[in-house]
Amino acid sequence: MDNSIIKITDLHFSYNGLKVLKGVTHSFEKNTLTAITGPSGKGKSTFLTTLNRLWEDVPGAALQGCVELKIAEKWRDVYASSMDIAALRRMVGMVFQIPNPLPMSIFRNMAFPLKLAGVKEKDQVQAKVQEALERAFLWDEVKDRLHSSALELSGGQQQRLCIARALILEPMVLLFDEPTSSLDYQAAGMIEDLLVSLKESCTVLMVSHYLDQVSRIADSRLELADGKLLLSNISR
Ligand SMILES: Nc1ncnc2c1ncn2[C@@H]1O[C@H](COP(=O)(O)OP(=O)(O)OP(=O)(O)O)[C@@H](O)[C@H]1O
Repeated sequence: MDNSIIKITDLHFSYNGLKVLKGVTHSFEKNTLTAITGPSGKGKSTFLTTLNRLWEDVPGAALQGCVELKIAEKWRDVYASSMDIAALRRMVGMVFQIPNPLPMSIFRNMAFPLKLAGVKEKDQVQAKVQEALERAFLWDEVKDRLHSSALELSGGQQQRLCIARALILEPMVLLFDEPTSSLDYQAAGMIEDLLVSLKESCTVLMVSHYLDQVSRIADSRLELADGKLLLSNISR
């Protein structure tokens, strides 16, 4: 049975003629955690942004090839003109290297994406905020200070808040760009446990520079080299 959720075929990408991706073909399976590794500046972050069209405002950037997402058991072309980009980004969320909470309360950080998605009913918002914070292992630490500024949280807590904020939209796929590189060992360990737990409901792609981290938590590793993704060993 085909368990794929993302299908990429002959994907090419360039910035002002600088070729970064040169014919990537790969499928990602549902409920797995795939690590993307490789030398700096070779296109790992760029690759993630091709999956939810986050690169599209970059002047001089160009993409060729096909990216498909299985939505309600049907393959949909991510770059079709009929694709609703806001809906796409709810289905394929992204968490960045440096935590980027908005300068507002913890609660409002969480409620904001729901508001944009049209969820307004107060009890529903409260319930979803709590559920997402619990799933991100953050609820117990913030339940008594939901109306304090998110900027007062530690770096690790801010990153878990950003993950909770992505989770609240119930994404099918979550993209992580070096999610632990700005964190200390202990905070990074919590994020690693969290990423593994996310596989229950999502498909997870993570760029990482840490091969020990990859061996701890990833199901498979793809090395980005020469503009292509190559299946690589994980040493356990
Ligand atoms: N917005 C941009 N405009 C022009 N060139 C860019 C842009 N973003 C990235 N690049 C170039 O594209 C190439 C790939 O960058 P990218 O950030 O995807 O690599 P990376 O493998 O994720 O790097 P790192 O591991 O250092 O984060 C680099 O040469 C980079 O300079």
